[in-house]
Amino acid sequence: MMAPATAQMTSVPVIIALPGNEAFAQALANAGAGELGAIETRSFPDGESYVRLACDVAAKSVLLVSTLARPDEGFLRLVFLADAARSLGATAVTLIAPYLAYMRQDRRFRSGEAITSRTFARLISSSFDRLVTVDPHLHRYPALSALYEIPALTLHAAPLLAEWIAASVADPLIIGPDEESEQWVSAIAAKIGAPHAVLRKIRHGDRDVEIAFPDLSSSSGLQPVLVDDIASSGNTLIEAARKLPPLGFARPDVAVVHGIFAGDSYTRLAPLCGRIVSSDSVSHPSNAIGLARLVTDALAIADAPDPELVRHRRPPEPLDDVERAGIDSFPASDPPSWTGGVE
Ligand SMILES: O=P(O)(O)OC[C@H]1O[C@@H](O)[C@H](O)[C@@H]1O
Repeated sequence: MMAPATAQMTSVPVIIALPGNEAFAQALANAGAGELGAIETRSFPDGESYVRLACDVAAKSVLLVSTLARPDEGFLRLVFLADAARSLGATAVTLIAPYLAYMRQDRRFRSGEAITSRTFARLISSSFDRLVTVDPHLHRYPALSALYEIPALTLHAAPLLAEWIAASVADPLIIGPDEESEQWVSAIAAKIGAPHAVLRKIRHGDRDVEIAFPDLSSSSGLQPVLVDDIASSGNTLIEAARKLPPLGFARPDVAVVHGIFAGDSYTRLAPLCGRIVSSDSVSHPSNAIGLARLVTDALAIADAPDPELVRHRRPPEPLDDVERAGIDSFPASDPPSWTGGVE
């Protein structure tokens, strides 16, 4: 059942964190997205999940907060909570998933494979009224609306990454490790007035990538900064990072949106790099770029009856250029709005 995108503006939203997402939920509450609500979760002796909403959600908008990194572990609890909130009278249940999982299997690479991006989107769409996420891996999909049947807000962290680079790195050379990253690195480079380069990646397997470099001799003396959307096995960044010193560059700094850093990837990458930073879409020691204010402000604007009015009516903490750019469709400048879904 679809709730209208703006139906929930009458009362203060209830923010509920799935286990492991408490810090992000608290940051959303601090930014003004709503009030924290409590839950109880545990496992029965047979391994099944128990969940309980320990807060009142009747006639309220519920924001369920869960990064979807390692989604298989927590998925059932997530949909159980969403279903409980709906059946207890929530006006709308919004999934705040700063990292959206299962975007990368977007076609059958070998016969018989499940296209998990589609299945996962159907499952999420059947449990939630709306979805908010940051930089979903839209490689072969033009937009989330091509996959998800519910209204979605797609936000972008690139302006925040650009801000970190501008403040932290002198004379940067922004480097994208593959063609997909061209969209972010060119926008970031343009924003901070730095040169950029895009490498070429050939993926041979889940953990097996080969990276080819263009001629970077005209950029010698600059500090390389590798920028990517996801660090998963870390091998894309590792392969790019280890080839830079032999070309005469310093060890690169790294800025990624989603620092999953599976297994020992971070410890293998760290010795090859200077600083490694990520957004807090996935909790990790490298988190240095908070996304909660971006999400909160985008929700406020997208849910407002007149986004233009709200945009000019926020005297206490006006958005600065960086936040504004991340909220707007990146790199275009339309105000954020719910896209997709069946109204
Ligand atoms: O190489 P790992 O870290 O496993 O995977 C992350 C890379 O794979 C791509 O889909 C992402 O855009 C990123 O470049």
